[in-house]
Amino acid sequence: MLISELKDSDSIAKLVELQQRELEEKKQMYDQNCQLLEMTDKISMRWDDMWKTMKWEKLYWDKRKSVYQVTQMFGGDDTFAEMSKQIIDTCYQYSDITGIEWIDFGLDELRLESLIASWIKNVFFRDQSLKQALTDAGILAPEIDVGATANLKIKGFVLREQAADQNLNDLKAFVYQAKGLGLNENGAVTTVHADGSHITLDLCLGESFEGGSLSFFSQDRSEYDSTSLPVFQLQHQIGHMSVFSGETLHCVEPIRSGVRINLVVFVTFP
Ligand SMILES: O=C(O)CCC(=O)C(=O)O
Ligand SMILES: [Fe+2]
Repeated sequence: MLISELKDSDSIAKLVELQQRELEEKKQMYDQNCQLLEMTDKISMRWDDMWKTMKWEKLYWDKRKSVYQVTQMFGGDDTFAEMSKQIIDTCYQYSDITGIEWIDFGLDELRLESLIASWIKNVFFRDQSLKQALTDAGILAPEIDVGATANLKIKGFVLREQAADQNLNDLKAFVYQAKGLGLNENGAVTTVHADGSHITLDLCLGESFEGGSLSFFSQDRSEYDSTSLPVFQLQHQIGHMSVFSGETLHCVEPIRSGVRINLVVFVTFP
């Protein structure tokens, strides 16, 4: 049936229902096809390697507004390439099957939530001293019980940003939207915001791009105004992860060329 043939709101409602049902069926097809179990097994065997090689670099520290960068997370071997490829392939596969343009897919709809959660628990919050260091560094608020990792909650998405000339006006796929998060007309997160998580991990997976650096601000939300300047800008590199407290104001500068794919995870303790 063509939209032009629809005469009343009943027919429109029916069409919408049909489209939704079709999308649900496609999502079920994705669930049946997805190779995530295999991937989970493969990657889980590398937790030890990853844990040993992570390097932390302090970029900015101001009470609760701290920013770290983690480099060499994956030991310089093929683990990162393999992990990022699996995540990127998963997103393209989800997009192919459902017909939804990939701008940002939620980890929940991709069925990636438990893999990423176990990665965070097994690599990131594995050691009590690291958790304490995160508290001392101001990334985690002192009242947070860092021992409670069994119940930590994660939300997140895999974000695919392109340069403005590639027509990404339509945000069809935005599933998870952090409070106060701003998206410009190109689908880029450019408005200054704080994530409201306890800690945010932002891992650059690919592909190749210019621009798209992360700008961080030292102000509290109430102190920030349009004249506030960033305390520093981080040019994200593939394979590096920025880690910051959910209190830290930040924004993403527009992508000038290419495609930037990032895994953004908001971690919240109970
Ligand atoms: O694009 C990014 O790297 C970060 C996006 C962001 O700040 C957010 O999703 O909260
Ligand atoms: Fe953010």
